[in-house]
Amino acid sequence: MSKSALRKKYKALRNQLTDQQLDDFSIAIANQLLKLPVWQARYYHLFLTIAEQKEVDTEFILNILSGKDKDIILSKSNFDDYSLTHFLLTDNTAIKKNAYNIPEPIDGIEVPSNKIDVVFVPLLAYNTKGNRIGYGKGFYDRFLADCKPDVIKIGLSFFPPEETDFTVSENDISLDFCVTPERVFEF
Ligand SMILES: Nc1nc2c(c(=O)[nH]1)N(C=O)[C@@H](CNc1ccc(C(=O)N[C@@H](CCC(=O)O)C(=O)O)cc1)CN2
Ligand SMILES: Nc1ncnc2c1ncn2[C@@H]1O[C@H](COP(=O)(O)OP(=O)(O)OP(=O)(O)O)[C@@H](O)[C@H]1O
Repeated sequence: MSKSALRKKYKALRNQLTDQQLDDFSIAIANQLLKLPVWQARYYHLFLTIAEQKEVDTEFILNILSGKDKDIILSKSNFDDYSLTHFLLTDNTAIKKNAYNIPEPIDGIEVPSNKIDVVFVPLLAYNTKGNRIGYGKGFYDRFLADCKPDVIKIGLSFFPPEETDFTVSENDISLDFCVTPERVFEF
């Protein structure tokens, strides 16, 4: 199936979820995450949820990370060059929704990509090899290419992997894990 057909398919699947399901499944994903062998690190990069797109609600993960006293990194998107600038989340971090409804830090203490140990990756679809499809601007492909080679990439999805083939571009950086409400996939 083409990437654009898969984007449509998974947007439609997400759109069918009720608020209750979004909540329950997001909590289940956060609980599954606790089973992963990734809790010794210091710097964890998280995306904040675009509620309007019915993305996984990462608030539960945020609570786990702060409960474990981890350093949490958030990004601000630059739509001129599809790059991300990373900031440490502190008590003083002001969060504002951008034009795409993404809650983002306005500014703060900048953190370089090569410091980050674990990245939670947003996605629309992924396959059984850990290749992913996002909204199609390549933000995460560029960001992950800039991270250290052993950075741990964890996709979050309400759905199991897509079984039909899709073309994987040469820039695609595959996931190490994908976590769904039901289980953890390791690639
Ligand atoms: N929560 C979250 N933050 C993230 C991402 C993400 O997927 N989720 N991104 C991952 O790369 C980057 C932002 N990527 C984006 C790329 C395109 C559009 C966009 O074109 N939005 C259109 C239409 C959306 C649609 O396809 O339905 C719009 O809002 O009008 C938005 C965000 C960085 N931050
Ligand atoms: N490392 C990179 N350097 C330069 N351009 C890149 C890089 N990675 C991806 N791109 C470009 O970004 C565009 C979108 O890539 P792709 O279709 O793989 O996005 P996606 O994985 O669906 O989206 P996203 O990463 O935003 O969630 C493509 O035109 C691709 O050439």
